[in-house]
Amino acid sequence: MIEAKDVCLTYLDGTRALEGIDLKIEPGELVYMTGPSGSGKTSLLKLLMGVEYPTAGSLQVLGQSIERAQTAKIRKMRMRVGPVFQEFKLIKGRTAMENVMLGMRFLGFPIGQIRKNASEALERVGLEHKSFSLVENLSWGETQRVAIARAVARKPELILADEPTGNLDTSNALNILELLTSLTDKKTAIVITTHATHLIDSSAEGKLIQMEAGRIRWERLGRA
Ligand SMILES: Nc1ncnc2c1ncn2[C@@H]1O[C@H](COP(=O)(O)OP(=O)(O)OP(=O)(O)O)[C@@H](O)[C@H]1O
Repeated sequence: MIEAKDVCLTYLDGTRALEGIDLKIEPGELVYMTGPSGSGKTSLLKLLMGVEYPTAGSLQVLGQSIERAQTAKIRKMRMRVGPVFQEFKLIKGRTAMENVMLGMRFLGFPIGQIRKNASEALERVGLEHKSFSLVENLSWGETQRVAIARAVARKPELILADEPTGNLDTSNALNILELLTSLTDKKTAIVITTHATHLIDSSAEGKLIQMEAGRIRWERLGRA
């Protein structure tokens, strides 16, 4: 599902964000990525989303090689990925339903499927009663659930979530992690970045990846 071999990412200004990343993620795997601020977690997610390209090494995501020459194919691959962004990136002045639908519309899903999947997703995160509320009128936790509904509505094979538990207290953060893992089928892989390592111990099976200065420092399975 994901295979990175000796992947590096150097930004245009010369910042070496990632170096020597070797990583394999199988269908259905739950992977938590943690590490200090600036250690490269978001940069790695951006590569997996195909919005940045490795500057060295090779990266395959859902059978697609992530490289600049493959931009058109990478756009298609993104239809199979559900991203949950830091700050959620919801569009103000639009309802929860419109926000969930827009993500799929942008990717070119058929219109009939968009409305059906969007209402299902809002129901699954417990927000059907807020479907027609403007997103700026929702609470923080509700906003977070809209962002998750937007990611799962397309029934992705891979979910990439950047700090979905940021700013939440422990019990709400755990709810979000459980929601994310419960909404997907067994074949969907989930990669979640978080600073909250204490949550991982109390929530997860899955794999934990520790990043440091652009490298994977260690990985371990389960609660070991
Ligand atoms: N577009 C960019 N151009 C140049 N440098 C960047 C860019 N995006 C990130 N960086 C740099 O790359 C390094 C890794 O950043 P990244 O955002 O991946 O870290 P992070 O582990 O996700 O941090 P945080 O936990 O604070 O979100 C940092 O030094 C950062 O300043």
